[in-house]
Amino acid sequence: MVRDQAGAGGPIIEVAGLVKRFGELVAVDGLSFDVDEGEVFGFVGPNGAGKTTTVECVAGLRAPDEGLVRVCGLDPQADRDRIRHLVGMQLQSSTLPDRLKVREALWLYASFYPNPADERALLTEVGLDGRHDRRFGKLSGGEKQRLSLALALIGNPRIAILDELTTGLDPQARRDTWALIERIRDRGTTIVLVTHYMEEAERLCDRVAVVAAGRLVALDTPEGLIKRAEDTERITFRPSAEVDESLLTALPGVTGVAREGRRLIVTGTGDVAAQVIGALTARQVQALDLRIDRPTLDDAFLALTGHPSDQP
Ligand SMILES: Nc1ncnc2c1ncn2[C@@H]1O[C@H](COP(=O)(O)OP(=O)(O)OP(=O)(O)O)[C@@H](O)[C@H]1O
Repeated sequence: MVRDQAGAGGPIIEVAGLVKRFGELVAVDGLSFDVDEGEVFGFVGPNGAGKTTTVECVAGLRAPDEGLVRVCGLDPQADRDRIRHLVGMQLQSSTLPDRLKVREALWLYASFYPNPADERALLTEVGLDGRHDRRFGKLSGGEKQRLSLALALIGNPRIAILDELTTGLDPQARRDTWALIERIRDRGTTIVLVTHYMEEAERLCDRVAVVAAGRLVALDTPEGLIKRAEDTERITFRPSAEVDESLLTALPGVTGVAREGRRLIVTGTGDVAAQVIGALTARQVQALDLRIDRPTLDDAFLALTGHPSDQP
């Protein structure tokens, strides 16, 4: 079995100046971060921020155009076979043949690895007991996701990369999956988690990288990110008449404006509530159902990226 070549206690993943282009598009624009062994490291960011491309470069599935990527001290491109044994990747969308049975998929994947996990125990762990003989095409969305997690873990990887694992799951299934991720972490597996859900990042991640337009805009603990938003206020209201968002974004202190149905959510620092109400009043617009909230990780995200995060 391959042991890491990085020093004990050193980062298990090192990324420096990573650039990945698709033609003219710069999907990843100079990202640098380290992931320590045993931590749960989150990636959050708006759609198209470059999160998936980044983790694909870490897993060796894409070749970087520039920069350095090291996983357990190895270059994922040059050492693709060894990296495959060290990194388990759960992909956003599964591409298994519909007729393949759950246990056949596990056997197939297990055959790629020198020390695969026990298939039955793994199926029990991911909550697919009793589904051994079910064909992939007959699984529910949640079951497909659990199978993709089992396939990511079948090789007993030291690093599990989970890309939007809980997207589309109902709240109970999401909570069950969180408990499962915590058990995997407790066994010492390093976890890289791409998520759109701030609640998930807050609950699971030791550190979170906030990415926007291919760049790192913040890297901190969830608490640290919330602290950055501490002097941030979130003002939610329903305008009594149509309001041009640019009127609000132009105000001093406003860091983000988002629409949620007929409501507007303005995030900002300082006396931003007074600024917003003043600007509305000057245009004879009332702020109906006005609410001013303390910061959450969602607000930190909005303040850092200018985009609202997805709500489960
Ligand atoms: N194979 C590809 N060919 C061309 N463009 C691509 C390809 N893969 C990704 N992109 C583009 O690169 C950018 C980054 O995509 P990526 O999937 O890494 O973002 P993401 O942060 O994971 O987004 P999401 O949250 O929507 O999954 C996007 O603009 C996307 O359209």
